[in-house]
Amino acid sequence: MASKTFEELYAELQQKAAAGDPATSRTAQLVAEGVHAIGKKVVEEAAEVWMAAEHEGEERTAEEISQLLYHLQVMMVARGISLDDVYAHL
Ligand SMILES: N=c1c2ncn([C@@H]3O[C@H](COP(=O)(O)OP(=O)(O)OP(=O)(O)O)[C@@H](O)[C@H]3O)c2ncn1[C@@H]1O[C@H](COP(=O)(O)O)[C@@H](O)[C@H]1O
Repeated sequence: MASKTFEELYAELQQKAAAGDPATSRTAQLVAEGVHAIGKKVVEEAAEVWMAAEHEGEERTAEEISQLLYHLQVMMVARGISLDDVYAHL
């Protein structure tokens, strides 16, 4: 069902951040732009999750949540924060 797990996405994003081409990789582009630009996307996607949850269906809400999780992972990679660093707080 899932096309990839949270862990698999993180591994892919680490690769893209280290060796991806900003011309073809959204992740490489965002990491090159830096934490400020990534932070704006995190906030934008969080707002879209909120709006979808209040006004749209489950599928749209799930899609927005996936985009928020993607941008949170990009922030983690940009700041050198591992999955274990985050899991330690769960
Ligand atoms: N899961 C995602 C993913 N989710 C969201 N996004 C990006 O986030 C955007 C959604 O944000 P918006 O709705 O704001 O779209 P937008 O208006 O075009 O965004 P802006 O350019 O205006 O900031 C999408 O257009 C994608 O660029 C993602 N980009 C990549 N991935 C996955 O990350 C992996 C690496 O991707 P690349 O780095 O692009 O190779 C692949 O497995 C991809 O499937």
